[in-house]
Amino acid sequence: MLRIEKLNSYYGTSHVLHNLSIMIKEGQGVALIGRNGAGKSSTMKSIMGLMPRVDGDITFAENPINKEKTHKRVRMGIGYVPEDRRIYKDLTVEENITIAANAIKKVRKPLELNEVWENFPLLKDLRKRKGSELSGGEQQILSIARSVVGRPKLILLDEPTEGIAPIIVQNLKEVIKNMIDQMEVAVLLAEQNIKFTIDLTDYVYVIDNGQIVYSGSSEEFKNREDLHHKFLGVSS
Ligand SMILES: Nc1ncnc2c1ncn2[C@@H]1O[C@H](COP(=O)(O)OP(=O)(O)OP(=O)(O)O)[C@@H](O)[C@H]1O
Repeated sequence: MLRIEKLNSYYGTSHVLHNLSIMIKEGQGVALIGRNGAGKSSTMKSIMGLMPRVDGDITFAENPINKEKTHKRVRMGIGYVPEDRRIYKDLTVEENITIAANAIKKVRKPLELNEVWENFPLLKDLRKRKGSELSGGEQQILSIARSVVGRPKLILLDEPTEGIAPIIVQNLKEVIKNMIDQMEVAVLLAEQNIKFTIDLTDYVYVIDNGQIVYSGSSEEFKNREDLHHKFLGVSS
């Protein structure tokens, strides 16, 4: 579904991604693991067309997209949930969802509100609440729901657990699991939280200094404590 080959990305003269190659199959959960500054966000921005300069090939559903504008990539079916959770804080949960649904209407039929509530039961209870009145975790789930409403084929999630209370991390995990297993959306999950990530994905790429330094099945990576320590400085 998504194939990245020999990607090199730059901020001005700063060369931050080096010869990156990544593949995501339809409906697959894939992890991009690395410490702060390793290049996870830059990879996602490259896929979305949000980096100042990107060389290399990015193919989505057999179409080369590297020259396409960001909104075109969204229309083609790539959803993006950045680290800073862009929701409208003055609007309610329901209004946030409706705006996202209206934005995609011309291209394809968005999810109905009742389908959103079915897949995100926590949001149903909060639907009249303003964005500003939600916890960080609830905002994260709303942000994910906003991107799912346009029925993407692939969603990029940038560190969804960052700054989220442990009590809601389990809820977030169920939301992502449901997306992959029931809604059949492929997910690229950038994370530093290894446990959270390998339970949700079946393939792992480890990024360090803008390069892929390891790739393999999540099952195999789970037991590679040497790699957890080397590339994230944690023992899991
Ligand atoms: N706007 C920018 N201008 C210049 N360099 C940047 C910019 N944003 C990030 N970088 C650099 O690009 C490299 C990769 O950063 P990136 O944000 O992709 O890492 P990350 O793995 O997502 O980490 P984090 O979770 O801290 O964002 C780092 O060396 C970082 O300092």
